[in-house]
Amino acid sequence: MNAKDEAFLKVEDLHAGYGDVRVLHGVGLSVGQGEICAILGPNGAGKTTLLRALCGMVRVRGAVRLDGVPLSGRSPDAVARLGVAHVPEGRGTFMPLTVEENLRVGAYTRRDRAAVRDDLERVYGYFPALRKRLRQQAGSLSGGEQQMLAIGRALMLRPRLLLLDEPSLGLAPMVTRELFGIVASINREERTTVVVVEQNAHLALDVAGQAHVLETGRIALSGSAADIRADEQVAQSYLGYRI
Ligand SMILES: Nc1ncnc2c1ncn2[C@@H]1O[C@H](COP(=O)(O)OP(=O)(O)OP(=O)(O)O)[C@@H](O)[C@H]1O
Repeated sequence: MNAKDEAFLKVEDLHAGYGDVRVLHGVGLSVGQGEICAILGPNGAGKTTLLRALCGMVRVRGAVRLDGVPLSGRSPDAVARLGVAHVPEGRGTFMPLTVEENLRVGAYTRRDRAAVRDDLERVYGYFPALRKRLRQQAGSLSGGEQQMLAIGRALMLRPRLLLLDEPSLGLAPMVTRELFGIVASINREERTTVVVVEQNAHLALDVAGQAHVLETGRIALSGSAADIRADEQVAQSYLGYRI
């Protein structure tokens, strides 16, 4: 808890959508500093919209606070400058740029050049595959390497909150498992708070401390990852197979 005795990320009565399409209907959740929080739910439930709402990409009604500081109503750039890095579904890497150029784009808010160089090393430490390809165009990377690059680029912001949207999308099971292992080490070593939206509920619950199930824009169930895993409805709907 911070000085205001409030969770690190606090979301209250959050409503969001696209024009007349209302997607989130009064979402509330709290995430402690250094925690990994998984968001599960069926297609179209609003998981991606929730992450977009947290990082200022869609207009919201309600409150989002990070360490007591309001995020709601700020631009994506202002939210990024407060330490929120978003890795969107589909990764959003710049295909014609090299790996290292993509990583440097992630540090666009920063002036401390020497520290940026140190952070490149830090990212290559987590993702040795990227170091081997630092001068290669992002468009020529495998899907798994592109996802690593997207997460690496987010790390270049030195985020306090990392938002990951479907990191496993389109990846082979082995690559996905490796990726989640790296996310867990980033969280452990840097105490970065993580909110991860993930279809692969087994993997997400393996690394998360707490989880929420989002259904038709509302939180249907919240609890520790162990409680959510033990829930019969969750088991039937989301835990069909393990990779
Ligand atoms: N740009 C947009 N304009 C209008 N409606 C949108 C837009 N993006 C998403 N939606 C709608 O908002 C609803 C929630 O979509 P969202 O992508 O947030 O769900 P999701 O839970 O992430 O689903 P998925 O698992 O399929 O990615 C869906 O009905 C979707 O059609």
